[in-house]
Amino acid sequence: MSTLKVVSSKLAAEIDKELMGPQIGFTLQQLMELAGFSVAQAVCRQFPLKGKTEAERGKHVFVIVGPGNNGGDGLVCARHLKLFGYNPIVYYPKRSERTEFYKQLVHQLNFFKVPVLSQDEGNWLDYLKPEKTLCIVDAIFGFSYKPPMREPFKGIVEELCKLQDRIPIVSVDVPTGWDVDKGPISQPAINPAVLVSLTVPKPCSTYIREKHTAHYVGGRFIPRDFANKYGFEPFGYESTDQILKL
Ligand SMILES: NC(=O)C1=CN([C@@H]2O[C@H](COP(=O)(O)OP(=O)(O)OC[C@H]3O[C@@H](n4cnc5c(N)ncnc54)[C@H](O)[C@@H]3O)[C@@H](O)[C@H]2O)[C@@H](O)CC1
Ligand SMILES: [K+]
Repeated sequence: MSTLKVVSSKLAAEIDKELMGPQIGFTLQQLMELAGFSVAQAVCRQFPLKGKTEAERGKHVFVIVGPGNNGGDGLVCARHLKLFGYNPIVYYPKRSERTEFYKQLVHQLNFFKVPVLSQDEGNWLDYLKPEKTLCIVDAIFGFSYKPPMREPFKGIVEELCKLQDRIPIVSVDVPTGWDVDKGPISQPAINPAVLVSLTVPKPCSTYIREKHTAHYVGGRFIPRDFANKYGFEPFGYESTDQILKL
């Protein structure tokens, strides 16, 4: 286990609650925008387009979006990736009716001409071919996931596990299906090529294989005293970067 400072799923939820509580007053939309923006930046850092052939540049970034806020990060990430010159496609099998906000994020993707596939789009796996796909962004579940996984996500994750040796997976905050605190306790498990921890890494991040998984932290939105209150130091982001490679 590494010495990386981590916070439990319970504390992560408390941090979120306080940031969006009456004293501090961030809105979910604000934090999600910064979270999704940092994931897009991590994709750019890890898979730069500069110097790549036209065929490479045209590959899809396949963003799989879950029903909660982790999925919201994925919707935002896809929009920024398009602005950064990538070719994102979103797969959104179970759309959240919880807030109007998620619908607005989908409208924004339509505005940017980013395709958004639904569950009845039986051909989602057709987009996942090493020759056509740069990477997969796993924005299915984050720190509120409680096993066992229900359909349709169980089947989706099983397919991702079969593909992950050929197409790199970028997991947002928590590799989907991992226990937030105990790591990959059920099989098959996603083994991400990139993990982007948001605000502060969760305990499961200590179970990544360091040689295999590039680990970034993103979600640069808290001051030092707030971080210290929750027992960690702020991360040493450089300049205007929204991510830091750990
Ligand atoms: N402060 C932060 O770090 C921020 C975190 N955000 C993101 O928010 C995430 C947490 O969001 P949420 O609390 O909405 O939770 P998640 O997005 O982790 O998951 C909740 C959703 O998953 C479903 N679900 C849970 N267990 C399931 C199972 N076994 N099978 C099927 N469905 C299941 C729930 O019904 C719910 O719809 C973080 O991981 C992060 O990605 C950002 O959006 C905002 C800022
Ligand atoms: K995830």
